[in-house]
Amino acid sequence: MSTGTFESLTNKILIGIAGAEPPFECQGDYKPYSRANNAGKCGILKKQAAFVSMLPNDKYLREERKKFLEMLGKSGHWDFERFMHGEAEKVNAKFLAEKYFLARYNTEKGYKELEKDQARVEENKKKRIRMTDRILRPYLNQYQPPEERILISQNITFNELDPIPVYCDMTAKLEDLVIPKTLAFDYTDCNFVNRELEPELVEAVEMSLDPRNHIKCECDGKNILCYENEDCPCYKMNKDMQALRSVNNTEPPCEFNCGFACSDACGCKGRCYNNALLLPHRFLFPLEIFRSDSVIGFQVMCPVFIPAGTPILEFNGEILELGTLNKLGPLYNEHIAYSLQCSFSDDTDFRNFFNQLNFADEYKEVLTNLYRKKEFWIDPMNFGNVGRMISHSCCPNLEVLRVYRKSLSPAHVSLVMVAIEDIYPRTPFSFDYGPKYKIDSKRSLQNYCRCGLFSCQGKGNQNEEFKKLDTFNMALIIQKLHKMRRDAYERNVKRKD
Ligand SMILES: C[S@@+](CC[C@H](N)C(=O)[O-])C[C@H]1O[C@@H](n2cnc3c(N)ncnc32)[C@H](O)[C@@H]1O
Repeated sequence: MSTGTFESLTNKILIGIAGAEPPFECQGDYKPYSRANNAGKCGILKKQAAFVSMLPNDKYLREERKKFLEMLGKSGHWDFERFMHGEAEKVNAKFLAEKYFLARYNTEKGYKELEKDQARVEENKKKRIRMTDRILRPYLNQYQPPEERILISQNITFNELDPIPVYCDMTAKLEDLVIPKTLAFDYTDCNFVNRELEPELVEAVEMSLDPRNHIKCECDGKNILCYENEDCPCYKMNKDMQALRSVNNTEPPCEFNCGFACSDACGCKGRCYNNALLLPHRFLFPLEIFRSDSVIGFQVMCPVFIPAGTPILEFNGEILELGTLNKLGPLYNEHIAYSLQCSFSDDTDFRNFFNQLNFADEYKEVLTNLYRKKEFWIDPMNFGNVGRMISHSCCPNLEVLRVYRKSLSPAHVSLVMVAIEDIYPRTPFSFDYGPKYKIDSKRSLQNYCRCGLFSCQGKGNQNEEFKKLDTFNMALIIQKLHKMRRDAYERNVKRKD
């Protein structure tokens, strides 16, 4: 592995050579770990793995909640336990039902089917399916780990501000523990671009430093609040970009798709509600990585409640063009299975959008080239963060939001994972890997999916009725599941030991 340094050109966009020191204060044995190759890393993890005894599940969750609320009390007055109720819950269930419905299809066919389905709502209402608590209980989707777990790493991030433990719940004896090589990567909490591999992208980042080519506001974040100020250039840009929405209709529709956030270059320093990265960059949520199924592999969950609409974490890695990924040869499939696309070559709307802005002509030209015939991906395979462990689901609880800061090159994109429903403690995080993944991936998840949720399209879901549900009945099931989870949570929270 090569070593080198990173130059921080703009906040959280690093240009450098893979293998450099991470941009945070790392603790513990980061250096020997990062210098080891894949097999060496697995060896280090295997050596340090040990059984640990946990508190009984309910008690553990109550303790975590208490700690979390105390921590929030110190840093602000957020009301983090706003559950979805009433009309808001109905609207959310309808939105989720449409998403799950579309997850059945690989292509635009889904949209046509959705239109037909919407036309049949009245008819569908007459065909309500029977769903008792007993039928729905297997789909509550809350993982209950054993009280004895193998702790593989106390903190895979090596950053004490963002501690994330890794557990394996599959093995009875330490000698039998296998550390899959997918766990052997270097942790990064920001995206970076390799100057040698992506010179054009680096050129764009350098040009974006010219004041004509970046966007920032002068709001002070106290008397003038960005999200209340119609003239805030960042907020205006955010609204315009949200209006662009989904690209070329192959992705399911989503509330959040594209946006623009305030940053450290602004008067508000990005400490405002027009910054979807505000919470993710505070590493607010106590996350945990666990492995309980050898097929799905590692997954991510949180021991505290997260309300719908919360931006939880950023997906980090190396920004690479598809052509560069193609040059990986036999490793291509592995990398692409972990990577997320952050720019689209067929995005004419986006090209028209930035060409109308007041950027310098040369910069617009560079941007146009970067968004024509090229697509950039964030590849977390060698350098990544906890986002790379999030699994696919046909009923996901996260949505990926594409947020730009400072300027509009593909290197200015952050992929933010936002909760699209209330997420109860120890529910595995998931998002829909999307139609492309289903087609490209070696083991198409269309057949293979093990998310195990009620509308899962995988072979494991034997409930054919649930697989074919219309959106009306799906929405009813979603509401009922939400209520069951909420009731169980409230019972647990109120219980005294
Ligand atoms: C981005 S990785 C997720 C992290 C991975 N689980 C690990 O252990 O490194 C994607 C891979 O996880 C597995 N996976 C994710 N979601 C799955 C699902 N719903 N069913 C089966 N396998 C899944 C598949 O092997 C997939 O190629």
